[in-house]
Amino acid sequence: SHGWGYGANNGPDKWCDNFPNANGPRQSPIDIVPGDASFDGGLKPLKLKYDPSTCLEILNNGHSFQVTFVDDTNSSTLTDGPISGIYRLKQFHFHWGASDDKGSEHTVAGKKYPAELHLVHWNTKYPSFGEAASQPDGLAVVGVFLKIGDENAKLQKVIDAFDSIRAKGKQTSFANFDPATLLPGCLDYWTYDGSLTTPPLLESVTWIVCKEPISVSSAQMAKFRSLLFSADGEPECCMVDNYRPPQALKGRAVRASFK
Ligand SMILES: C[C@@H](CNC(=O)c1ccc(S(N)(=O)=O)cc1)Cn1ccc2ccccc21
Ligand SMILES: [Zn+2]
Repeated sequence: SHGWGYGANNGPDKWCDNFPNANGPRQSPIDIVPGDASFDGGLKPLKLKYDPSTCLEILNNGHSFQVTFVDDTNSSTLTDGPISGIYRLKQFHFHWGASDDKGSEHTVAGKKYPAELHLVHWNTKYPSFGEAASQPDGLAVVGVFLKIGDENAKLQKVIDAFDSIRAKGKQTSFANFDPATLLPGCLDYWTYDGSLTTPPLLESVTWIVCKEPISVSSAQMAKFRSLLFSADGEPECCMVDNYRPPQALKGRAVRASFK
């Protein structure tokens, strides 16, 4: 059976056939309307503490590429912000478009960015990522928009590994990368209760979306698009448009950490 994907026959509009969460009350992504977000003075600044030595490998999972981290200690964590307790970094990955005019999952008053970075963390009140992933307060994902501009030298270190993971199922070791180098200078954010943006669309994510984008050059975006959805030996299918469109807000509040 063909698994879920982003094509006409297995894409976001078809996910509800196999994943009933798709029509749930707290689905992600959403369109963030800054004028509708309410400033919450009780929201703390994000505290991100990342240890590059916990960086393990980079892999093409057929939906995106992801950089995974050793998460058996509190070396790389997210604390404060809208969350309570300690959340551990598990992986980061991206979503992007076939052209620079689309690609982000969250949008800002309808504006699409060419790509979006997701830093995925799990609540250490649960024994593991897998356990946390099905709990309403199990995960916290920090989203960062990418906008076309100067080449991003830090991102280039990730891009340089793409030749080793071009096809689905490929992975290679990836050490000493500091994900903090991918964060914008200003960590103002919007936050709301949501879900994974890919099947099984579990409604377990506290979303933390940074207002300020980071830069990526058009040439660097072209390198993202050279990755493949397909595995070795299959007809080549470029990894592009691996984003879910915005979902209904269904009465949820979006809070802002800034005025
Ligand atoms: C979470 C799934 C694997 N998916 C993810 O880890 C994941 C992480 C972040 C995002 S995003 N784009 O929202 O940042 C999307 C997916 C495993 N899994 C599959 C079934 C399942 C059931 C219980 C627990 C885990 C389970
Ligand atoms: Zn994602």
